[in-house]
Amino acid sequence: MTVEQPGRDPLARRLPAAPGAPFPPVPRTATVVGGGIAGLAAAFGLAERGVRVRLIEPAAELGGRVRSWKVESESGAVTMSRGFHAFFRQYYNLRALLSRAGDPHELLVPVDDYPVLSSNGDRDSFAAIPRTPPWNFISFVARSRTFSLAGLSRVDLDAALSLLDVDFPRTFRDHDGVSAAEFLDRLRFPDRARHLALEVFARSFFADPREFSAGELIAMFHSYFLGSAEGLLFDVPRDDFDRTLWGPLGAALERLGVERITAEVQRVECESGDVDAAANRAAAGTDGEGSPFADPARREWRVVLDDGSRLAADGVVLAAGPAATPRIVAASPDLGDSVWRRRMSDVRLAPPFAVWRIWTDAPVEAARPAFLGTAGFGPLDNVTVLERYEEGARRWAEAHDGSVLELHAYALDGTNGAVGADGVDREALRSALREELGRVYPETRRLSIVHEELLVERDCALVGTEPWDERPEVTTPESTVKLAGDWVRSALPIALMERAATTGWTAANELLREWGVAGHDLWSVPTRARHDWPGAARRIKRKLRRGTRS
Ligand SMILES: Cc1cc2nc3c(=O)[nH]c(=O)nc-3n(C[C@H](O)[C@H](O)[C@H](O)COP(=O)(O)OP(=O)(O)OC[C@H]3O[C@@H](n4cnc5c(N)ncnc54)[C@H](O)[C@@H]3O)c2cc1C
Repeated sequence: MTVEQPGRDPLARRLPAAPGAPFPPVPRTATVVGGGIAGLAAAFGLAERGVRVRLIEPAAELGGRVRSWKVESESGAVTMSRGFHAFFRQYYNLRALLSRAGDPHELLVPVDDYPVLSSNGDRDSFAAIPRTPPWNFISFVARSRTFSLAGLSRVDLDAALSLLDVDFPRTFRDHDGVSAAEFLDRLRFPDRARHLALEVFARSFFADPREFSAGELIAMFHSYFLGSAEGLLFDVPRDDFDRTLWGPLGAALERLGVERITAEVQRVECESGDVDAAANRAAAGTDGEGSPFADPARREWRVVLDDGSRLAADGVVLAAGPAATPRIVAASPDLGDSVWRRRMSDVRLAPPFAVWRIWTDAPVEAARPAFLGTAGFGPLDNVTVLERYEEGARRWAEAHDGSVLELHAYALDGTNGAVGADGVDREALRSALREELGRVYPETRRLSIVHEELLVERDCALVGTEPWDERPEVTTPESTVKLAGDWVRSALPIALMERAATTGWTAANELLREWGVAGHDLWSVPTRARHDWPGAARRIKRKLRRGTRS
């Protein structure tokens, strides 16, 4: 990674790589388990430093929860994906990964606005808001109908201060045991503002605010609003995820000599010496005696695949997501100690979510934005009009004079009528989403669906209120086994795709450090408040007290 500033924020923080040799002094091999963002970052981080890498992923496409794939429709092949994703400009380490596929400015296109609509008619917009704090927040509050002066005067200053006066990771620890909902109650934000601006944030983490960590909510508020000058707008891939991002990244990995194996990892075993060299050479496609996979004297890990084959490696990165990684650890008694194994078994999943993509026989109105966040519309959390930015969808929409729409519903937990005792009722969910879409975009009531793809999954982590220090982190009790993923703790105010990328690079860096090899620089939004908020709050409080006395 470069040492040049990665975005426009001069206060973005560089986290310099540990120094070391440019390449391993003795050949090293690593197995990366999982081909999502975290696994890809780890694979690049290791392979670019001369480590022999195997990447194991069961799906045909890379990208994990940001994967896309072809499906057959009545009108030919179309693309389905795991759902719309916003690539924010402060996702520095994710963008460093994407740069391995090409210039991120060419791979991604900006989305000009990201309106949020509430069922009571409130509508907020992030276009035309300055990007530099605190003007971004002041301008948002001044423009937003959800923040009235009367409402603002009721805000609890002490709680508001903890939203502003941050210092990560201390701020995460300070909010151990507090949920986002409790924090919002303390804050006494005007109801409408609370609903629109902050609950929408919590739901984007697939969680009910009552279950979701206050520290994470504060980190996001800092990272998008008050802590970063990159702004609140985001970019999206120019075409489907596979064609734009993961296909080219897969090709770049291949050029680096990374071996991709389509398989599911069952468990990891630890053994010294006695390597099944023949199996490893066969899997690696190398027969030569010089293969780094064939050194029988080295203490090694063996990664066991679903077909029973066992692949040896000096280091392992477990990046199989929050559902599969704890399962792999549970099946691998050689790994870790009892405290760590208990923490791994405590990893929780958020409730199921749905992505419903529909192809319609007529277009939505031309003024409909690419992406609309919604609040108070039953299970519906957002609506995307894909032909606004995705090449393939644009071609389909033009050819069929229709639209390609995507509807998301998060935290399907029984409160929205779409979940029965035995899980998500897909028919009820479809009809609720269709109904709500009609309320949001009335013209869709007249449209017919010519093709649809509904995906209901439960594979996102729930970052709950448990102590921050007890969440699994990149390092494990095993010096050469690392974790990576969006569910893995980071001291930085980051989440989701950026946490996946950052922990992936970090896992690579940690293995490289073990082997005396230089790591990769990382970047973060500032980890502390940009302004003297405590001083400002003290001054405001003094004024308010004087005002009450007079
Ligand atoms: C609907 C939706 C919308 C989202 N929107 C956004 C957004 O707008 N912005 C944002 O930043 N984030 C968003 N996210 C979150 C984002 O998708 C994740 O943070 C990110 O993709 C996590 O990457 P990961 O590599 O940690 O995990 P994953 O992507 O889950 O990768 C894990 C990989 O491991 C593989 N695997 C599983 N089991 C095994 C096994 N036994 N052996 C080998 N491999 C295995 C899986 O197939 C998968 O490819 C969204 C998520 C969803 C579901």
